[in-house]
Amino acid sequence: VAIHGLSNVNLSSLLVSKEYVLAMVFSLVEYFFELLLFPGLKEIWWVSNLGLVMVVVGEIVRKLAIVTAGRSFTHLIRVNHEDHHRLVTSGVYAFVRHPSYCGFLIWSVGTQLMLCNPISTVGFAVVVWRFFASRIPYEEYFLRQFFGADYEEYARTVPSGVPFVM
Ligand SMILES: C[S@@+](CC[C@H](N)C(=O)[O-])C[C@H]1O[C@@H](n2cnc3c(N)ncnc32)[C@H](O)[C@@H]1O
Repeated sequence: VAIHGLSNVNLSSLLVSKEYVLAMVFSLVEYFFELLLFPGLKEIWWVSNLGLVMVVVGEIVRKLAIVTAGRSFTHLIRVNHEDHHRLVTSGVYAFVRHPSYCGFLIWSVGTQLMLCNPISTVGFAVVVWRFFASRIPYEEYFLRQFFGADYEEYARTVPSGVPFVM
């Protein structure tokens, strides 16, 4: 996003919150705790490899979304329409309406599978899903205001990309 230059990228774009740091710390504590008490759990290679595949796939999907949307992609949800903001429906956006969220969900659960962290795998899936399940209706409220019938039609024919979120 910083490369295409004209977007507003600042520290808040990183979206690093207290909750985010807490999740990372919890994940590390779980990893070392289980490594000490149940070392065999950390050697289930196929779970770890599945996690690695998810990390790579999730990262690719998210980056494709960012590159495809170009200047229409902002880290903070736009609440005012700007002239250069175009509705993007091509590339990965032709398959799902929220490819960067879909990619992030896959990536985040993948990181915990890679570490063979059972508690954090479920925890990350639930927390990240809940975050996007509440963010998507808010984001789409503004997209409907900006693009009207075009967005209605797009939303009617293309799934959100986040499970159980219409
Ligand atoms: C963090 S980006 C996420 C984009 C999208 N939700 C995704 O997961 O790929 C949020 C910004 O993208 C814009 N946006 C989301 N979907 C869009 C689309 N199909 N076309 C243009 N802008 C979009 C929103 O207005 C918002 O400011």
